[in-house]
Amino acid sequence: MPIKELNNKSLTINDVSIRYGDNEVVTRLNMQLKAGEIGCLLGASGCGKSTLLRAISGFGDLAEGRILLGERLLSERGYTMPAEQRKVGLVFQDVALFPHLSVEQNIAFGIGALRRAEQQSRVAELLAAVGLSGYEKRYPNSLSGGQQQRIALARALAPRPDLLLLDEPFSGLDTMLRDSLLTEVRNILLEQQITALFVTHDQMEAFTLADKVALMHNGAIEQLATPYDMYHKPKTRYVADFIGKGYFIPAEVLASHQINTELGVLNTGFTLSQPEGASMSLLLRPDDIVHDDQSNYQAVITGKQFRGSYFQYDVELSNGRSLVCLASSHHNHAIGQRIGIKMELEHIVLFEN
Ligand SMILES: Nc1ncnc2c1ncn2[C@@H]1O[C@H](COP(=O)(O)OP(=O)(O)OP(=O)(O)O)[C@@H](O)[C@H]1O
Repeated sequence: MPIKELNNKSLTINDVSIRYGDNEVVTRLNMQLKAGEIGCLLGASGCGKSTLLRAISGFGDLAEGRILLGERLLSERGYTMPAEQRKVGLVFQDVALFPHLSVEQNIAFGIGALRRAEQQSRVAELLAAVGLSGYEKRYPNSLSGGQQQRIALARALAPRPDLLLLDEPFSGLDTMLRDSLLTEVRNILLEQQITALFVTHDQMEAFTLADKVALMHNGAIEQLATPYDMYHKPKTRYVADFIGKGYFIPAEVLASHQINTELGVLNTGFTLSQPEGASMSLLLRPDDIVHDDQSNYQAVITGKQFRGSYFQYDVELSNGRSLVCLASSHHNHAIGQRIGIKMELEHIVLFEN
């Protein structure tokens, strides 16, 4: 059977709470992944990501709620389907390929019930999918870290799981390798059309891999969104602070669609529910402030970083506020120089004070 016929199922996490003794570390958490979707649990250390992933894989009981894979009930209070019956594949941070088994034997490990010829053809298909055809007879210690991870992925995919879970799978790899592997793994998962859920505390990893990111905070999901929306449309201050670089400046409501800031008046493009005169905070990302010689707003350069195609300038307004501003690398200014700056916002994100 071709690999394309792998099963994939939706994952439903419904009002799930998980406790260690009296300590509740996941609280009434809801999340859904559609069949074939790649999700990511992102969050600070200790927020409950691994605990939730373990519960989905069958290593941990629920205090409340339910976990379903398609229509199949995996867990609810008082019932935890054994891990080996779940049809859930696992890839962990510490690869843990069997060192005494060849690549072929490692990948075939979970499909021992199939006939030999079927096993061989599955191994060959999966090796092709992860770009390592011809590596059948190699042993793990003769492979690079990235190659080992790809074999671990092939091994997890071999039994055609309904869901693949990956716990910080790339954190042991160096940055260059990780970046190229991330895109590769995403493409493999999309090609296999498998539903997958990652755990990471690395935002770039989450953004590169996932269709949907769940930012966890204190055992609950603070926001579940596409990477783009998570960055540009954070729903809470916590999300705005956690994701990407950003800072807040004061904003005063002038009218239902208008705010006043230290860098001029902005039309919001949406209706504000706050009354005229209300004080709010406006989220600015580094790319929201740009260099413009014609601008009435002047700032002094206090620091600069060359980034190849652009400069990132640290600037200070006359009221002492520090901002970050981007300029094309043709605009090479010295520290201490005054430059014109202006806001160029695609998305206006405001929070009440
Ligand atoms: N076996 C356990 N017994 C008791 N408490 C635990 C156990 N495992 C985790 N915890 C606690 O549960 C909370 C959530 O831990 P968890 O490992 O799920 O967080 P995480 O978000 O995966 O963190 P990290 O990114 O550091 O791995 C933490 O406060 C942790 O101390």
